[in-house]
Amino acid sequence: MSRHRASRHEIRRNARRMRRYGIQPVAGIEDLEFAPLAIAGIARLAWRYRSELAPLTVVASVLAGSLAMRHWFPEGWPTLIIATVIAAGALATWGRWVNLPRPIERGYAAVTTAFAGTWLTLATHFGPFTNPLPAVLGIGTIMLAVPWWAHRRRRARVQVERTLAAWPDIAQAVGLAGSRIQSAMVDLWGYRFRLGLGVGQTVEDAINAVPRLESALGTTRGGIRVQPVASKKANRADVRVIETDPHANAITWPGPSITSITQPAKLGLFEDGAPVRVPLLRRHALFAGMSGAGKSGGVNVLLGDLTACQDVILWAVDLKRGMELLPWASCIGRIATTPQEAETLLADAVVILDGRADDLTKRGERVWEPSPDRPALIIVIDEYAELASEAPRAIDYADSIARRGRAPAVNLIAATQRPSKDAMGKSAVRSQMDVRLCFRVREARDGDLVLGQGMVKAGWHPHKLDAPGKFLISSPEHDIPRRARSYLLDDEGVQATAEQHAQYRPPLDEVSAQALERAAEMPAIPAQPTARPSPRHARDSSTVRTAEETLTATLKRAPSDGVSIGDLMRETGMRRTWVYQRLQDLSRARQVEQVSRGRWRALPEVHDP
Ligand SMILES: Nc1ncnc2c1ncn2[C@@H]1O[C@H](COP(=O)(O)OP(=O)(O)OP(=O)(O)O)[C@@H](O)[C@H]1O
Repeated sequence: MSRHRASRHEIRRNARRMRRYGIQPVAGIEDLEFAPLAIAGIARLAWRYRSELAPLTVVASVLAGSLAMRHWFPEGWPTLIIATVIAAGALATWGRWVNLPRPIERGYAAVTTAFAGTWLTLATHFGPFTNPLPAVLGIGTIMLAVPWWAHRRRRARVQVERTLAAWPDIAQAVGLAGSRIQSAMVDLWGYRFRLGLGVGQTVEDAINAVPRLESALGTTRGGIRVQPVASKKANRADVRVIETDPHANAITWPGPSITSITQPAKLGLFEDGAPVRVPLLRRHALFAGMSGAGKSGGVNVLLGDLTACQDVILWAVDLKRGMELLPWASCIGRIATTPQEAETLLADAVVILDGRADDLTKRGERVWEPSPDRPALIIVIDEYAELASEAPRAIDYADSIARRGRAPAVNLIAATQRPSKDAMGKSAVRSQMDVRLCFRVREARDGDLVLGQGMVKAGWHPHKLDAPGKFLISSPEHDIPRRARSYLLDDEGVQATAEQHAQYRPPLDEVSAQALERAAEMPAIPAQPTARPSPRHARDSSTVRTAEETLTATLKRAPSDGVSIGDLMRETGMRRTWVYQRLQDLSRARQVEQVSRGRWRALPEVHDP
């Protein structure tokens, strides 16, 4: 075609066409002819929609391949079919290595490869236009293209690529000019990206831009969340685009997420699809919520993770006659289902706690580092309120564990419907809970009972949670109210997981076992019902006052190397835990001091309590 200078009319027409194809006019454009421009426009569109066009690209490649094979290597079909089988098998088996994490995606890749490879083989042997091969290719392409076009993760990936490409314009339009996308990731619920903010922009600016961003990115209202980044850098923000509500349906438990208590357990998903991870090492946890809110479900998920840890021993108290926790029996070292058993179990846990504390002092260490040889001891108490009403003495031990159990890694996981003072027995247990999961509660004020005074006012509204398994979590790393939903681990899942994890359970460590043995050998102090009342029942009685006075007097009389815990127990007629608690209280009040391991005396300024 001979070149000629474009007329004014042609230039205007070309400019109109260019606009239709979304091409920006550039300097000197008048000198270009329309044909190359149209080709450039089509190429640009083809590139932009390359993901959607991928099935057609594959068909064209297979067709071209079959023509080439038929022409040059018509006898090559056995090699083709062998390669097809190997490729399809490899994708089905090891597809996760090429970013196909879900079985359904691996299955799709394998079926598509098998179809294309088989068609190529037949076309090489018989010729691509031999009937019925063209029809088979056409029908197969449509059937395999539909899932491709519908696939959510593919669409999200394309969306991310387009967002990345168009970000400078989007940023300008939403008032975040100068910001850059630093990294992006597609997941099951949508995609997220990290935004490097422009000079002088703040995370609050990004949060205020959310409605404009939702419009610019074409999401639903409420489909975008902006959060500060974990490293607290002021010029970064994490943007989450939610395409599928993770909370719309129950979320099946994906299997254990940890192998050691030193790793954070994964309990469910936040509304934005981010996992709820919470470290439990040397922490006590409370699961609270009204009946049917999903506490036991939450505890099951936690047990699914904890039973996968070889550095955790689990004990359990379930006064609902073991209804909730017995399915885990094969993974639980000891389980108490009556008030009496609960009392003994918790008393033994205190003995272990003391034994470990002594061992740490001996070793000059501050905390118990869990390992399969020295596992953490975690005591799960379902329906803590029942314990308070049926085994009040057990509450004293639980109280002691709550206060002193962190360093020696003896911890409590308590579940209760309403952690009022009455239901929780002594308030120390409630106040000592480091991690609190609040499922739905009946009234707003119950939210304060579970999460702490003033939390409802601060925006924590567990009474508004609208489905079982939804919860708010408060812990050192989760200090803003974000709705989460726990995974669902059904009865069959519990049974299968318990069977699978039973083989990994560690034995009780030597230090703890010896502490229990020593305690069993200790001569029982003769029963003195009036002198050894349950501290709970007779806290204000004259008996306890007498015991407290005796304790203080004995400590005052103590020689310079102090008196032993055994002496104090004998003198006061009270239990080890009571004596320990009083000593802790007096020590905090700077009235007594520990002279050496297990020996105490009064400080000079001591006065009667
Ligand atoms: N994460 C979840 N996702 C979906 N459904 C759930 C979830 N957790 C619990 N459920 C549903 O809610 C029902 C009640 O849950 P669960 O027994 O855990 O409640 P609860 O708070 O322990 O009640 P209760 O105090 O009466 O024992 C379950 O049978 C289950 O069907």
